[in-house]
Amino acid sequence: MLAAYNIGKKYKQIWALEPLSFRLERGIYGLLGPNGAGKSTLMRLLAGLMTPSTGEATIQGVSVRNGVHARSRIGYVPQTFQLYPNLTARELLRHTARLKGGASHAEQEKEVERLLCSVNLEAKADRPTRTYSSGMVKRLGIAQALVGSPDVIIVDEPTTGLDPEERLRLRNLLAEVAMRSVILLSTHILSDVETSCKEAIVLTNGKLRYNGPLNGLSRYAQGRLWQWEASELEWRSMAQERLLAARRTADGVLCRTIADAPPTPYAQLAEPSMEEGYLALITDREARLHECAR
Ligand SMILES: Nc1ncnc2c1ncn2[C@@H]1O[C@H](COP(=O)(O)OP(=O)(O)OP(=O)(O)O)[C@@H](O)[C@H]1O
Repeated sequence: MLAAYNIGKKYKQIWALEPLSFRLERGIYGLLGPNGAGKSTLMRLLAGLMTPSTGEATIQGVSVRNGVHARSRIGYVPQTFQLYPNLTARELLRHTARLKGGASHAEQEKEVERLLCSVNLEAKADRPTRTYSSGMVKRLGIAQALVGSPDVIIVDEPTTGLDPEERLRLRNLLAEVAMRSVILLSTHILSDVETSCKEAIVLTNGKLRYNGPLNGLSRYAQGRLWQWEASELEWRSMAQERLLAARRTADGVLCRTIADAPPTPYAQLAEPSMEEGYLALITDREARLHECAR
């Protein structure tokens, strides 16, 4: 449904995103990577908001750069969503529905009311958006992206600014939308990916490092994830930044780290989590580059 063919972007002579290809069918996908990995660049390319230096992206075979036709099939929520401060949420959604077109006035009105309700903004729908909290702005951005039931929805940092109840509401809403659309969520919060996505795309340094099932990530730390119980004194003398986890126990501190050899004589290999696999992948060196699951 959403396909990238050798798509890439460079500024001057430097690749912000090296050419990459993939194909995504209906469902929710996590887009992961450290700062500067190329996530925003990829999202903007897929949303048709940026001209690629090479390759192209298509939705149902139509280029995302192909004007109104392709753009009405994409909903994009950037990290910071710009609003017209004097418009209300209802007015903004009506305006978006009119721009996207393709439905009668009555259908547009019905959709606006349904979306306001879905993101829990109906009670504040007639207040100017300048009076909204950051979480409300985020929810309005998501509602706006869903207008017209696009085939592809791309959301940058979906849960930033949302309280736990609103996170849950959003998760349920996206799960429902994913029955008919491709949803790409870029986030640094791995638990969001774990709870919502079945697959992940990982970028580092502008390169595609992984594209596959979430549970496939743990293998990057397999055989290299060590766990041991340190005394509090030992723990204090360790290089803390190398520890993935440290949890206090009755006798000391339970430590976990990734290393090719045991960090202490009494460390034992442990079963890595998805998050530990992800950390192993993004901190690995060139040897593991391009090791994609598909
Ligand atoms: N306009 C630009 N000119 C030059 N380089 C750019 C430009 N925009 C982005 N880059 C570079 O492209 C690379 C990828 O940036 P991008 O914003 O896509 O990363 P990101 O993964 O979204 O990062 P973050 O998690 O911090 O938002 C970075 O090295 C960045 O410095």
